Amino acid sequence: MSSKLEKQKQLLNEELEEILTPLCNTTDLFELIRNILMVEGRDPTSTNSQKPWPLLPLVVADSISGNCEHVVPAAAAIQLLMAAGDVFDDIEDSDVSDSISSKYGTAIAANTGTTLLILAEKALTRLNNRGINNETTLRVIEKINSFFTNACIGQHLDLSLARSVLNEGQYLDIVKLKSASQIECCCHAGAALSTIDNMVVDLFSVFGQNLGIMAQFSNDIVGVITKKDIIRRKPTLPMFFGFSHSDDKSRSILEKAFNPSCLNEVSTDQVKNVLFSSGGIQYTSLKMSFHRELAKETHYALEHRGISVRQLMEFLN
Ligand SMILES: CC(C)=CCC/C(C)=C/CC/C(C)=C/COP(=O)(O)OP(=O)(O)O
Repeated sequence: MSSKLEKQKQLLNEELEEILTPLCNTTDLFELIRNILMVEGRDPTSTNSQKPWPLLPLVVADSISGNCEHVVPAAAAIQLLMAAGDVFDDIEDSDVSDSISSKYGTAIAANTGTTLLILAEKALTRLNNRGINNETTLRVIEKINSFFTNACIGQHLDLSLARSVLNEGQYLDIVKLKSASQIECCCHAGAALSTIDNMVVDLFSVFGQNLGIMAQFSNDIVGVITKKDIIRRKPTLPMFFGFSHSDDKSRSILEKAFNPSCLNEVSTDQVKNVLFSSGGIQYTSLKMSFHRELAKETHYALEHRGISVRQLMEFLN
């Protein structure tokens, strides 16, 4: 991790520590929430393949204005909202054995998720301490809430349509709403708090959306390789491609794999083989590259406007 990213990480962690202060002498809720904030993709210190998404608002702000301290409360709020989304997702999907709901039950998990939401709202009011005027603060709060409303709509579609026969286009719409909107939110907030140039804000939003789609497709590939999504019967892009590009025998394997009434009729290895041999994995990887190129295009446009995007490139690898 570069020294700049280290400093940004430290700023964000200090902000979160302050936001969590009201909980520290009360109950074990403090430790619970601290641990949630440290999981993959939420922990800005993470060095594994998951990107440190909560640092994105700081990186974006720094690339625009050479400073990032003014966006730290927004980054903290988004990190808390994303963590809340994960806690609720684990309750709703009930498919993760080490989730808060599996370990402590639905009641504790629901209260933990609610606490994260309230702390996120509190974090946003701290923007005023960083010299952000009321008008900008309100505008950014409204945008952040809109992105997360989209995440809720995407989650609803995902939950209600999971067992229907979707096509690739519908799946992409859900991905944009449920997952990409959150990464887009990180980029949008970082930019909207750092410039009044709407074109720059829009370019960063487009960058964030493509980054978010890439992240979901990468997750889809990992879900097949590790067989996690096959075991959970979770329809993802490799599966949609496999369905429409397989012979009858392979398609029948996929149909059985995603049909709960055909439990154990096909093995996870059979399904994984079909998803590879149909080209589903290569296709998903190509789609990732396509969205990486779209993200890069916004970079060129931003550089053209004198904004250095060097640090952001790390998020594309
Ligand atoms: C409170 C709040 C901010 C709510 C937003 C709505 C919500 C619960 C969104 C879910 C977010 C998300 C990307 C979950 C993981 O998806 P997945 O189940 O496809 O991935 P997984 O493999 O990580 O479970």
